[in-house]
Amino acid sequence: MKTTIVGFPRIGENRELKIATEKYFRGDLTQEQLAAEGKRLRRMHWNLLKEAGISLIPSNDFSFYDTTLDTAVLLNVIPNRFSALQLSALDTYFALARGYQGEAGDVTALPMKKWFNTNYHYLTPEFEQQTEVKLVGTKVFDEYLEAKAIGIETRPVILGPYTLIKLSDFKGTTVQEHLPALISAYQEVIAKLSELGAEWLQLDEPSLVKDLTPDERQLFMSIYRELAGGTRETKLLLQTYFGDVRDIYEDLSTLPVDGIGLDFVEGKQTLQLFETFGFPQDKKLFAGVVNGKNIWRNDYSRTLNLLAKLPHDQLVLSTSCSLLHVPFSVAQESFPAEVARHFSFAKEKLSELTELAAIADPTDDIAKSALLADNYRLFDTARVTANEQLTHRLAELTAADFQRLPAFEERSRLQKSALALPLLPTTTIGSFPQTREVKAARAAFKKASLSEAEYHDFLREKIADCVAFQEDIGLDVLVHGEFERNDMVEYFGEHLSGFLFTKKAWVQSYGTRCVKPPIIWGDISRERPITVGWSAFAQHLTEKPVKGMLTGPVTILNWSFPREDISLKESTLQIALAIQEEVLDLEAHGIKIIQIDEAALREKLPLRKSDWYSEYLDWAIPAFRLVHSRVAPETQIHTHMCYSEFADILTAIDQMDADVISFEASRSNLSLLDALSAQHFQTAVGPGVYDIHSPRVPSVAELRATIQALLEKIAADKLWVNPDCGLKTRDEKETFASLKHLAQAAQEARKELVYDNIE
Ligand SMILES: Nc1nc2c(c(=O)[nH]1)N[C@@H](CNc1ccc(C(=O)N[C@@H](CCC(=O)N[C@@H](CCC(=O)N[C@@H](CCC(=O)O)C(=O)O)C(=O)O)C(=O)O)cc1)CN2
Ligand code: MET
Ligand SMILES: [Zn+2]
Repeated sequence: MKTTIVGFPRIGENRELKIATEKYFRGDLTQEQLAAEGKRLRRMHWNLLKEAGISLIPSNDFSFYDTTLDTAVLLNVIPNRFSALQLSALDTYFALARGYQGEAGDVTALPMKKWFNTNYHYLTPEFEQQTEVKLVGTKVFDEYLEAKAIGIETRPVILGPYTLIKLSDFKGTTVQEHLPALISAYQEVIAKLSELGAEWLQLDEPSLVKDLTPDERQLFMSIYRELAGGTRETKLLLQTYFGDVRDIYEDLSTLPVDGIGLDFVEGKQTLQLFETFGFPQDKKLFAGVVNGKNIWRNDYSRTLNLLAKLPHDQLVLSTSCSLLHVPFSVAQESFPAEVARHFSFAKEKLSELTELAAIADPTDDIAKSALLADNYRLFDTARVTANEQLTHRLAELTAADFQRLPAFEERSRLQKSALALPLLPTTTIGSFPQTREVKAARAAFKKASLSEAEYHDFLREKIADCVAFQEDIGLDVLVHGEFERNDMVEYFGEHLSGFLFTKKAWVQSYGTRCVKPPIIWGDISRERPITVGWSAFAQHLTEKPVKGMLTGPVTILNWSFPREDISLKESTLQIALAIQEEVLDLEAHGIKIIQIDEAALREKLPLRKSDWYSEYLDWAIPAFRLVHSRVAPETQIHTHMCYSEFADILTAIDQMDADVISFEASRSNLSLLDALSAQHFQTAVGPGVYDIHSPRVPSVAELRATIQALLEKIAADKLWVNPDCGLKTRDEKETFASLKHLAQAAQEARKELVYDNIE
């Protein structure tokens, strides 16, 4: 039986690609050096797959930033304002990804959005009227040939046309206008690959797992009938993932493609669809049976049961999605053997595939029994014992534990007089730049070359500087800067019991940015205060309110590797109780404003609307409410969300019952704001006035204009002024400049509002 994977992580075993790319950004590496590093990594990864015995190896899953952007650039979907910069191809690419500010001009980056239900982010391609879609790039061909040159036949991967369309913005133009050229461009890719001798091309179409309207189905089918029809040497694999394709399954079997990739892990109905409608005999079934998202070992007996139902001769064993979403290898960690044996990262998943293929092969009995026995042992007894006391506490919760009193309006009045903030209060989202100095100090502390006392002194100094700077430029609600945190989720994981954390288990989140998600191993509890000392220290330095800064339970869950032996709901409520203790502790220590970040609230929102409430929001929103239900009316609760794709769940967001919410609005258009006013959204809002994911510094005039635009949509007494996310990824220089501009712009806007009122 053949084996393959949907894609492999590209960042490198030790984040080599991140390191090289960031060096290039700083001017410490040439284009040639960066290209060479990319080539070295690709080669290493292909060889790794080959040595692991994977029979069909993908290529072009490598990227210097994002594969959606790669496909857009391949097909010349590059807005004019970027081509007009006249930069090199590579720098145009990075300008699209990160914005550009320099001698050649000043352009903001393409909007960045969450990649389906993951913590990966893609760049939103933009079609304009004058976009001339055509095959202009060579990356997909170059990488195919590069692998071939070292004796490895690969299956190039690109994003398919339907998902490309679905994820793109069409500015002043329509899909229809570009469709014929788009289809020809894809055909040209296929023709070129046929010419080069490629056996397969993988077209990723994850958008097929969402709810499809009849029009969308028709669009998809018409594209693929045209694209895949006709003669070609290269076979087409239509690859889906992140769910099942229930709205289009039957139609897919009629398509002239050669293989279909289905997700049997997250696709709740995949098996049922297969059993009800069968599978076309003329196609290969790329069965996603090894979880590409979680890090637990595959349960072979379950997988084998599944495989027994599938057509043996047509099967290619695969992962449920790209391995981009899991870390490189368990071998880099130092867990005790009895813990490590439960985990499977990208590299180990390759062995799972080849082992499963061996076991499923009816001719190989010896291999079968040994491998199976080993695997069974992982699942035959409970991995951890439950915390009885916690189970009891959760069982005792009543409706009152999920309801903050008094209601919003009354709290809002009390808070106004208690906090006495000006109109358009200014604040930041929490973190300040994690400079090399900060990271180096923490690395030294972890290596024990810096003592705890020295590290803490260093952090207190950073906090003091940070508070002084904010006072200096006149911000209204201050933060301590989060210097003590490696990451907003990993940090809490490290300080709560029940979590395991890793040393090198990096996963790409966007571009060069990576995270090390903690692993939820057992029941969660808080043994001692986590953030209280840092927040209280910052507060004693200033008369202005300092926001306490916590990560909410849903986000902690979503950005960790969750357990599979209890429900997500159960784990989240455990975390919620722990964070509630921290909230009350902050309040007891004089913190008047507490921000509970739910940056990832939307992450595990089911991709199909019909499941939104029943499977997710019905427990996720209460989990957040549980965290803050017991604070005093005067304590102001803030929350924050990234990537403001929440116009469609506004009611649920309002039901979180926070007092203020900040969110990203600058990279995406302002349509969310229309929805806010239309919905009588009660929570006060701080739509980000500039994009922190880009190094560019917004001018005062630009910020004034943005605030003005916000005031058209939002009542002045409900509007906060802040950046769109934390500042940890930025350098100090650009951050200080941007924040100065922000404070000044808000002060000017405020004055104008007061004058307007007097007139
Ligand atoms: N979990 C999570 N998901 C998220 C976000 C987030 O903040 N957290 N934000 C949104 C956007 N995604 C993001 C993801 C990562 C980062 C980010 O800043 N990542 C950092 C790493 C942060 C970190 O874990 N830092 C550690 C380790 C730092 C490090 O690399 N240390 C060096 C040593 C450094 C030295 O000696 O100088 C090493 O370990 O080799 C620390 O500070 O302790 C990076 O990739 O550079 C930002 C946003 C959505 N998803
Ligand atoms: C990814 S959301 C970030 C929120 C966090 N408080 C920060 O400022 O970094
Ligand atoms: Zn954010």
